[in-house]
Amino acid sequence: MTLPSKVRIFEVGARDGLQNEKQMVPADIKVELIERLVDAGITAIETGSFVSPKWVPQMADTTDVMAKLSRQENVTYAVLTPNMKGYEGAIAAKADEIEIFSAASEAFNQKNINCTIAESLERFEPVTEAAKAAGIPYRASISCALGCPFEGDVAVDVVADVSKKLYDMGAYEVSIADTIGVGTPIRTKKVIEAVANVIPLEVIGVHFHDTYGQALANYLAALEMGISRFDSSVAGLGGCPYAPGATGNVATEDVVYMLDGMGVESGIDLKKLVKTAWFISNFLGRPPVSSVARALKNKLN
Ligand SMILES: CC(C)(COP(=O)([O-])OP(=O)([O-])OC[C@H]1O[C@@H](n2cnc3c(N)ncnc32)[C@H](O)[C@@H]1OP(=O)([O-])[O-])[C@@H](O)C(=O)NCCC(=O)NCCSC(=O)C[C@@](C)(O)CC(=O)[O-]
Repeated sequence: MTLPSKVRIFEVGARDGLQNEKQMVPADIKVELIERLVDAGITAIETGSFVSPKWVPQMADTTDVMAKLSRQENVTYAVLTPNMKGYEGAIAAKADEIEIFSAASEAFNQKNINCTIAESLERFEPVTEAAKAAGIPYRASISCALGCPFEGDVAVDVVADVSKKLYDMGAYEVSIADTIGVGTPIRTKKVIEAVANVIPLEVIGVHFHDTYGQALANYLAALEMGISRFDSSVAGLGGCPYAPGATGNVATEDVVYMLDGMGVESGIDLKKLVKTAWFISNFLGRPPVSSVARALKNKLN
């Protein structure tokens, strides 16, 4: 088996990670979190989202966060945008990249962005046209690709169909999201196989929540298939406010530890990353869910 020699980690802690936190996290803490992550070697990072502040109040300060960041040249600062209004916010904040998102479940899409899958794709047409004209790269995410909190099992054909449509709209990456962390390795491989039948394997990314403790095993399954685009969240923060019961994303430090052990390059300094996991966890007043962050806590100097 030949594994990819390198993986691109797309860090989602400051967006997916914090969007579900009940206590408001001040912009300065978000900025420090992002800057520490960049210092640890993260080169692609979601800094927030331009969504309705009524739907996700925690992300209402994304403009402020973007303005306060000391940006590094080699780093992509990305934001999530659900529609043209979000796109305009992203452009005003000088985001390097945007993310459009739909789902493989009608029920979830309604709860999350208040429209059908087809309507969401229509909404993204002007967004992608404007991004193309402005030279802003965009990636796409498909929620509930391995299961839905409302509909249960999701057919792999639906995931493949939505993936193809998003890819045809010009997304440079299509990220398969296990929003509620129900996937297992064989199922993960089946979904990736179905998607890889309709779009190139190189553009497929994975975004797995760890609700059932399967995320790392599923990343390994994806890696074994040649996938080299991983989303993860420092300290295992995260969860979607519109996916009941879902817990955080797989912790970036757990992924990096696994990759280091397998000789797969991520470019990330594990010790700095673990210090960052403790920084945000201390602010939130609870330990990181990451086993690696807890194991290394007293071995950081
Ligand atoms: C999409 C909408 C806005 C539709 O919401 P809607 O109510 O249907 O929108 P609308 O167009 O009818 O507008 C209603 C109000 O929202 C405002 N509005 C409209 N758009 C925006 C915007 N972009 N930014 C700020 N405000 C906005 C608009 O101006 C108006 O304001 P009002 O006149 O009432 O004062 C809403 O459903 C929404 O914001 N949903 C976001 C939900 C969200 O952020 N979910 C979490 C992120 S997705 C996720 O976590 C999954 C992922 C990607 O990580 C992968 C995975 O794990 O599955």
